Amino acid sequence: MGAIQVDGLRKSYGSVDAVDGMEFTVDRGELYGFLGPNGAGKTTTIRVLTGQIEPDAGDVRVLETDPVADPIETRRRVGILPEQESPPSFLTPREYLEFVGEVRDLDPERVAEQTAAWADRLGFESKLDTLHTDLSRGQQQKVMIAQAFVHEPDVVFIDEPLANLDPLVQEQVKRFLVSYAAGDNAVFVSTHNIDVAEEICTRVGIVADGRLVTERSLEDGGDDESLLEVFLDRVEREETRDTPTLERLET
Ligand SMILES: Nc1ncnc2c1ncn2[C@@H]1O[C@H](COP(=O)(O)OP(=O)(O)OP(=O)(O)O)[C@@H](O)[C@H]1O
Repeated sequence: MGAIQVDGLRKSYGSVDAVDGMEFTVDRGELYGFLGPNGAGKTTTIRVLTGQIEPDAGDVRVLETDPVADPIETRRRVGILPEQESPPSFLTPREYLEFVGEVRDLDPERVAEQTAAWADRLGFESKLDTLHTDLSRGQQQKVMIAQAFVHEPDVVFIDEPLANLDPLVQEQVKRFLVSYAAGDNAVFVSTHNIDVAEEICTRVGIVADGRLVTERSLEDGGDDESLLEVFLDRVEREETRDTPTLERLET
């Protein structure tokens, strides 16, 4: 059974069909890239999978839990790095990671070890006791990455993992994500960055208009067509599918 399973998922906001029949499976050991244009339904899908919102229809499983029936258990078992979210302005990185550890019922010693390891890995040791409000966007992003992994989850959902990071830290985070997935975990990355997806993902799913329009394995070097070409072709085809063009209207 896959680490993440999505079958016939639908979610509308009023008249907007944000997710409209989404289907895919992600196994342990995969670094899965979720690629799609703005408004394709990526964040909505992640929010359902992490028990933050209820879908209108469909069946979803994450580590064999049902995020709709048991959102608390799902959230306990996964790591989540939401899109454009900042750590609390009134806490320091050390206090915030301690807080996350308490919420996740972790041994304080383990949290202290993880805090030190992440501060060292991403280079924010000197900022561990500085209020987040006094950190740069990139430094805050590093803390958000650390909170997603502090409990060493088997499945991690990450929205735009490299946003605001300098090139050196981007390389470190990319290497870490690759090694984390290879350690029998599933890493699910939503991104617009096709080059990064091509570089680090084992497989990508391309989303347009609330559906998965194609999937591609990137192991064994992929095939001749670049991921960008596949992306542009499939997204364009999907976007023109329901739009009557002048030519089609005339025929
Ligand atoms: N809370 C909401 N209320 C109403 N409409 C929403 C809400 N959240 C998302 N939508 C709409 O649902 C659609 C899908 O949005 P979603 O955020 O899932 O896309 P996305 O693929 O994550 O986009 P992006 O790449 O821009 O972050 C969009 O048309 C968006 O405007």
